[in-house]
Amino acid sequence: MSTQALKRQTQHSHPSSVDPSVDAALLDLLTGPAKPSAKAFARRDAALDPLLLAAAAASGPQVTRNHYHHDFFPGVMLPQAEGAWDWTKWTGENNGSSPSRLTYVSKQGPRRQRLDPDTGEENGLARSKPTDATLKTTKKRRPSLISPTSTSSSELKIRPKADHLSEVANHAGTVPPLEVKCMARTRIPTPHGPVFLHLYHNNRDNKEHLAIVVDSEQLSDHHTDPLAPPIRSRSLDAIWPDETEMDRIIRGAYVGRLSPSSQQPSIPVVDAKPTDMSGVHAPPPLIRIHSECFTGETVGSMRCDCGEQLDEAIRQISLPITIPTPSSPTSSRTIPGRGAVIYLRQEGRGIGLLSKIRAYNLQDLGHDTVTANLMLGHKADERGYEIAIAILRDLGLGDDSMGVRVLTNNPDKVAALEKDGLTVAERVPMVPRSWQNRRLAQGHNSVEEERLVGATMIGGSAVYGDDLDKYLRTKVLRMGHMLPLWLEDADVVGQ
Ligand SMILES: Nc1nc2c(ncn2[C@@H]2O[C@H](COP(=O)(O)OP(=O)(O)OP(=O)(O)O)[C@@H](O)[C@H]2O)c(=O)[nH]1
Repeated sequence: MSTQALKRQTQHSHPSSVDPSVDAALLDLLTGPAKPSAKAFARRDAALDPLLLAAAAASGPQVTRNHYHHDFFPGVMLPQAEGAWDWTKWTGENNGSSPSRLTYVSKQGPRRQRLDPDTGEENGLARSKPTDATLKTTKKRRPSLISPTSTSSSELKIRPKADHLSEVANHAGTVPPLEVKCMARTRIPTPHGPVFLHLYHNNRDNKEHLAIVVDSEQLSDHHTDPLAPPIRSRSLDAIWPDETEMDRIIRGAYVGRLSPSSQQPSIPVVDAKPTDMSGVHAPPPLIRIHSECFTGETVGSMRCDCGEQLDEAIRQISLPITIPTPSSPTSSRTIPGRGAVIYLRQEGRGIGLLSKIRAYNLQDLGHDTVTANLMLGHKADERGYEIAIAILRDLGLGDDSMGVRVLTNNPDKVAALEKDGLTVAERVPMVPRSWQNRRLAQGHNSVEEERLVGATMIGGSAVYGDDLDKYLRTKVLRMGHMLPLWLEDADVVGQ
C-alpha cells in the first residue's frame, strides 16, 4: 500500500475500524531503517597486493565472511539436502511442500550465537557454530540413489573401500557414503575417433563430473569380444523406476550405434567383473584422471599444458591395440583402443577459477604456481580423487586383477587409486609435446613456428612458451611430478 493510501485510510477511518495490517505497515514505514545513502557503501576493496594477500593468508583460510559464508542458492553448500546433487530429484529446500521463494542460506550462526556473552563482541569460535536449521539439514539422510528395482544392488552401488569408509565413519551422521550415478551418456565424434561422454552426479558435491569413454567396439550392435569387454556404466544400465524404453534410450542406456533405425535399450550389467582373460595378453585399459582447466582447454591458454594433455590422453587411449594370439605367438590381431578419461570439475587444482585467475596475476608478479596458491590462503593442491575412483568402479575399471594403466606424472593420483584398492598395472608418463619435439624444434627459425592455431584444443598440437616451461618446472621441482626435466642444451633426461 502506498504512503498516500495509508494516510488517507488513517485520516478517514475510525481507529477501531482500521485493518490491523495497515497499522503494522504504517509502523514499518515509520520505524524502518533509513534508505542507505550511496556514500554508506563506498568501495572497501583494496588493491590485491601480495603483502595484503600474505597477511590475509596468515590470518586464516577464510577469505572474508561476506564472500565465504553466505550462499544464496540453497543446496549448493548442502550436499546432503534432498536432491541437491541430483537435479532430477531437486524439490527445493522444503521438499516440494510449498513453492516458496528460495531461502537465504547462511552458514553462520545467528548473530546472538556469535556474540561473546561477557563482552558482547563477536566471538570467532561461535561464528562457525551452525544454526539449528543447518544442523537439521545436515543430519537428514538422503535415500539411496540406486533404484531398489535394480537387478543387483550390490553390483550397482559404487561404494568406497576400506580406508575411505573409515574416513566416512569419522564423520558418521554427517557425510553419507559416496555414491555416483551416471545420468546420461552420448556418442561424441572427435578427431581421434568416437568417444562416449558420460555425465555423473554424486552425493558429495554438486558438480557434474564426466567420463570420456573410448571404446569404439561398442558402436557395433553385437559386441561380444571376451578380450575386451565393453566399458559400460553400471548405474546407467540399471533399470530406473518408472522409466520407459524411450527414457532409457534418451539417457543413453542403449547398445550399438543409435540411429533412427537402431534403438536397442541396454540391459543391466550382470557381471561386474570383466570376462576372464587368462592366457591372453590384452593390455589393461588406459585411463587418465584429468582436472578441469577452463583457461587451458577452452581459451587455449599457453600458461599450462592442460588442453594438450586432454587431447593427448584421448589420442593415446584411442590408439589401436595389438593383441598376440595365444595359440600362435607369431600372429596377432588388432582391436581399437579402449579406456577412459575421468574429467573432474576441480578447476585450478581445486581452488576454482576465480582464485586461479588471481593466482595467475600473482605469478605475473613473479611467484610460482605453488606460492601463488599459498598466498591466496589455499593449499598447493586441493583436489581429491574419491569421486574419480567411484566413477572408475562404476565403469568396471581397475577393480580387478588386470587393473588399469594410468596416464599421469602426478604421484598423488597413483597413490589415491592404490590406497582405495584399485590396481594400477602401469603408470604411463605424460611428456609435454613441446619437450618431445624440442629437438626437432631446435631446427626451427623461431618459436612462433611451434605456436599452432588451436594448439591446446582437442585435435591441436603442442603448447610452447616461457609460461609453460616455468609451470612445468615448478610441478617437477616443487610438486614432485614424475617428469624428467628438460635440461638446456641436452636431451630430455631419461627419454
Ligand atoms: N591453482 C592453479 N591451478 C592451475 C594452474 N595451472 C593449471 N592449473 C590447474 O591444474 C589442474 C591440472 O593439474 P596439473 O598439475 O597440470 O596436472 P596433474 O593433473 O596434477 O598431473 P598430470 O596427471 O601429470 O597431468 C587443472 O585443474 C588446472 O586448472 C595454476 O597456475 N594455478
